[in-house]
Amino acid sequence: MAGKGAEKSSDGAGAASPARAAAVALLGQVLGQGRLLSEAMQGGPFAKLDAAERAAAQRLATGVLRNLGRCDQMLKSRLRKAPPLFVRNVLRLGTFELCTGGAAHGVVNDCVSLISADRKTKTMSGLVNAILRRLSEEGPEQWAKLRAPRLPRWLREPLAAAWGGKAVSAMELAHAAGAPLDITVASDAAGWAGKLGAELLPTGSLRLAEQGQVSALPGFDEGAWWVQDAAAAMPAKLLGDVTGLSVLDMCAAPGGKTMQLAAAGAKVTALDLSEGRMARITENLLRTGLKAETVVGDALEAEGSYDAILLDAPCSATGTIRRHPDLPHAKAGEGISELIGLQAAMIDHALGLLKPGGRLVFCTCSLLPDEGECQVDEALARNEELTVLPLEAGWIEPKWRSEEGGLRLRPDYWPERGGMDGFYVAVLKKPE
Ligand SMILES: C[S@@+](CC[C@H](N)C(=O)[O-])C[C@H]1O[C@@H](n2cnc3c(N)ncnc32)[C@H](O)[C@@H]1O
Repeated sequence: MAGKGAEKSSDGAGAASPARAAAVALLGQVLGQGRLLSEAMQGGPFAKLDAAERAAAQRLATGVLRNLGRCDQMLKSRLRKAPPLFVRNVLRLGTFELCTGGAAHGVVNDCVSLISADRKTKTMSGLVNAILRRLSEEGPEQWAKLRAPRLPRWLREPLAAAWGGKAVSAMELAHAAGAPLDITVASDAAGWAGKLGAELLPTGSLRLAEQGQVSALPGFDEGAWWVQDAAAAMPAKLLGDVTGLSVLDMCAAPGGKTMQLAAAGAKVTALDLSEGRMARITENLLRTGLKAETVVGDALEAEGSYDAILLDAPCSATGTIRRHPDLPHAKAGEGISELIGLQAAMIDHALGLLKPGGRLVFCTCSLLPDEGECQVDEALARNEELTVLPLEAGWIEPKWRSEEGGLRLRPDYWPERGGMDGFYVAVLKKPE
């Protein structure tokens, strides 16, 4: 389903469903202008849709991006030369839908309408119609035999150098499978697992079998839980007992870790540079009834003295591709070296704000060692008396442990359970 059905336009040709038209516009922005889906969804035809159409457009655009390699492979042998980006995106959308159970009539008509509505592409409507009609018959069987889409070279190469080609292929399988819905509960994880029919993971997160409308699930309105990937929930747990401690959550928005720390009894200061994202923390705290002081500001200018600090530093976010398949296609690694410099500066500033003997959790949702293991190695080299605290949580699996004492979490771990986000975590101890 792609939102409302097709309507007739004034010239008598069918008008494509608003959701499909918006999905193609989103693809154009990600693949043509290098914008992230989250940015593209702020404006354009997408912003004018109603909630159901927006959900449909987002599902379609995300589906195409998650399967971009498969769509292009299906189309390669059917096109003599590459058509303009708009036509390619309409074909990709049609291919994705036809090969994953979309109703042929509606999909083909809508795609042809999109091409016919544009003066510059009108002449290609016959070609698009012919390709998609053929695909509606032979596509699904061929699609099922295709390998998981490969990551673009800018990311595949450094990941293969770090973790090996076999591991990267396994990550690509995990990216193609998408992510389950994980939640963190403020308390009584076992009770909520029963009420929600969820799996209680060894780390204490809950994993839901069905992905529906999150806000309609029991416990959402009363703020008993919040959405948080199981890997993203590990750093705050690794800070250990924080009851009564002053804890600075240094890059806090939208607040998943702030809420964990507050629920664990810490006196939390949640700091973030972005006023817009900070509003989400305030909203989340209101819903869950948890308490934290919120401060909008630059982490590098933060002042004060804390028992513990959680630094979830801005990073390439390459560990979240399962949920954000636009990321490797919108960007080609731009800005990562600046982020690496910022992460190191943030670690050093955080150490200055820690009381003697205090603990710093450093984490990033990145798969790149430069934003994880190397940061810790370099911080240890810059600060002679700094140590990495041994991690003792019973749920840590041996293969997650990295040489310098941190945890390397990857999307291909827990394949039988549905994977996890890529993350890096280490707990550093400032000398007494
Ligand atoms: C990985 S996200 C944090 C996710 C958050 N810890 C959570 O669990 O919900 C990184 C955050 O760093 C913030 N940020 C980026 N540069 C910053 C800076 N110089 N000072 C403070 N926050 C910054 C961004 O606005 C973003 O919200």
